[in-house]
Amino acid sequence: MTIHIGAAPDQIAQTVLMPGDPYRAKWAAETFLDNAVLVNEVRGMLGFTGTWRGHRVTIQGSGMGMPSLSIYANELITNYDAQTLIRIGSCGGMQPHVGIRDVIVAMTASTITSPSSGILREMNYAPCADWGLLRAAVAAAEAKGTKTHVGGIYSSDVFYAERPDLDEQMVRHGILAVEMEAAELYTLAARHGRRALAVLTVSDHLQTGEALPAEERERSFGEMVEIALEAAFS
Ligand SMILES: Nc1nc2c(nc(Br)n2[C@@H]2O[C@H](CO)[C@@H](O)[C@H]2O)c(=O)[nH]1
Repeated sequence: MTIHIGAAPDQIAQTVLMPGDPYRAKWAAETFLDNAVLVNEVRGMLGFTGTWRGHRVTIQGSGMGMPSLSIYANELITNYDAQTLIRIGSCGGMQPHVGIRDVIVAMTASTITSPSSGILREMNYAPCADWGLLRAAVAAAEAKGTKTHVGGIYSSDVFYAERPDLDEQMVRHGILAVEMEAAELYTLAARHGRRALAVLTVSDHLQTGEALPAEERERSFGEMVEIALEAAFS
């Protein structure tokens, strides 16, 4: 076990899905995994391990924000040897052609700062997804007929942002959506030679003010979990 994950060394699979919300980890494990076992509940950040089509999978909450994700991703990589880490989550749409319920497969994730800024310092590092995972996720989404966008997202440090000027530049430069975790996941995976991807459902829209009704979030989230699982084992 580690400081933040109570699982025994053999209880975490090499493939880990990371929703921000621990209760989504519970729902996804109960819905998609066979023989799902609770392997972590330290600080309530639930983690489950089971099998999907015979493949071992762990679904571990990351919490909100890159500092929280950084703790779990570092320990999953360093202490449990996770090889494939896929963020499954929701995001805020930022382009007129991106609608709520759409799925976004994040090719890159821009930030102002991240937990890795202290290492990268003046370097404007470009966090990017694993190509094989990205390609497989897009193929899986297209096979399902899910409306999908592939491109850059923005990983923010704040939910209640007050930078309309920045939003304007992000929209101008084609940023598809905003969330708060992917950039650090991609950076850590690159640092440790692992595979990472973020597959996101657009649950709210910064321009239109639309938001996915609570009862619809679960179904949309399900498609995303299936896409992530198919990509992980393609
Ligand atoms: N910063 C930000 N985060 C968002 C937004 N919509 C969603 Br869903 N999120 C994600 O949802 C959580 C905040 O509610 C964070 O973990 C983000 O990844 C948004 O409009 N802005």
